[in-house]
Amino acid sequence: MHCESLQTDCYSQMLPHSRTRFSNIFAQRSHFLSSHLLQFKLYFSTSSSFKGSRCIKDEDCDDFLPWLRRKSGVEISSVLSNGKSDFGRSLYASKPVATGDCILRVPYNVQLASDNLHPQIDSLLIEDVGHVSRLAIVILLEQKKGQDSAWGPYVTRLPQPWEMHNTIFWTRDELEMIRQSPVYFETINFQAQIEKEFLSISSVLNHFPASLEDITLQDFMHAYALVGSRAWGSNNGVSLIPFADFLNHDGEAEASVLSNDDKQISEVISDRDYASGEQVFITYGKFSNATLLLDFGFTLPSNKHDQVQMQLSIPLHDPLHMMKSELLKRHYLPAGKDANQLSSTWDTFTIKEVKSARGKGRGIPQSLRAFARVLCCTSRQELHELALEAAQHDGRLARRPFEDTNQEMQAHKNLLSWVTELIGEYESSVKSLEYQSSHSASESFALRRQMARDLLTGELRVLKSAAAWLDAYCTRLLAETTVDDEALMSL
Ligand SMILES: C[S@@+](CC[C@H](N)C(=O)[O-])C[C@H]1O[C@@H](n2cnc3c(N)ncnc32)[C@H](O)[C@@H]1O
Repeated sequence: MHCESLQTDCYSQMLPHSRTRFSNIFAQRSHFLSSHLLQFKLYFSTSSSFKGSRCIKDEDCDDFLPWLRRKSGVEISSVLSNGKSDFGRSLYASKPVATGDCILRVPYNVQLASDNLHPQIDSLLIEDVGHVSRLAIVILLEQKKGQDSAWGPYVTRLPQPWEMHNTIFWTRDELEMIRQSPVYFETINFQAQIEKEFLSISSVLNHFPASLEDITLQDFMHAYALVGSRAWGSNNGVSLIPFADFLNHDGEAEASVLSNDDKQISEVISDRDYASGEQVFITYGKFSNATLLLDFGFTLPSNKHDQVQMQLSIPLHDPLHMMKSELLKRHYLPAGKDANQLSSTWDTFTIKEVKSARGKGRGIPQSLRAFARVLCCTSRQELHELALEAAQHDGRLARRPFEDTNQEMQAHKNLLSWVTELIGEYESSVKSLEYQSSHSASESFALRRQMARDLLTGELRVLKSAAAWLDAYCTRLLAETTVDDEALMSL
């Protein structure tokens, strides 16, 4: 199958959209630019780690593609087949694929969206019940219908609860392994969010005793996680795209799926050649292991999108505590959104990996350095001057280095010591994972422990890169002061 060239008016990504209202660290992440041409951006793998990855034929799914073809009335794919791999169900190239080939095409009429919800149920749900919950109810209803479901071949192929490793399914002991990471509290908040959504829908479900009455919180949580780990955003909310949602993720991938509102189809275009038998991957977005673990239940061994959330506070014994916190709050600007949509508050900062200790330090947010500068002030006068400087420039506080090099160095040394302290905590958490007995561990526990290790070591790597940059910055400042002192002495 060949695609005509498609414009790229707008795009989105796999939709980890669920943790929103109750989340204090992550915020809503999916959004669409309005356009007649809706483009979902999915990427094909080019990374060496995934290249050549093979999967075996999934005999359980032999009837899946013919069923979807009959249901849609069109060819879905002539080059991909259902397979099984270490990552669960997968798709592989059943024939050689060339760059630019359109390898699958799924019409909207065979996609499951929240507007597939029975109008009677839909009308009873309060507005607060979001698209994810509505689509979760659609899945539950279809699963309840069993043989009578028009979506049976699809809903019965979705992963079972015990095959899913999103942290909301982890036991208390398992969660303890990641207590050091913000993912720990995020998981607890997320569980509370789902429970709250379940409470608000269960009174409605009780109106339909024949089909929905006995749905438990666990059932709902499972369906909710299914939507969260395999739906894409659309103009209509969220949609499950059967067949396309058997594609697994590779963070290095670079190709896209376009969904065309005019033609009412979603399609996937290969950006590389595939040999017959190779597993085809896409990327769900530029997600950190924190996001992958929470929303998708897996991690990547080395994830370049990892980041760390750092929360700082002004010491209560600081005589300027009130003035500093008021100043910081007043000048706080929310951070721009990224794929992980970590929301920052005035005292919360997201650090990304700093590529070069000698470079510009991209990855250490300016707002964090500003916080350190404010904390370093020792008089009201200094704080007034910072506020004045902000008013005279772009309104942002303490974004310029202090004129006094020693003060600038002190601010960054403080920052370095906080990061170093955090590194110590992460290192002991990683070490304690080694003491978790592997002999008696179930397969699932061993897998989750590996995911905990990927998460913590990724965040640790980011912190170490930040420490190296801060250290190099302080050394540079020290060299400057030494040169200045020597120049003074020679006068
Ligand atoms: C959209 S589905 C892909 C199809 C899925 N493997 C299945 O069995 O239906 C997303 C899920 O696939 C799994 N997955 C995708 N990419 C993965 C990867 N690189 N490593 C491990 N698991 C992966 C995760 O369980 C994730 O929640």
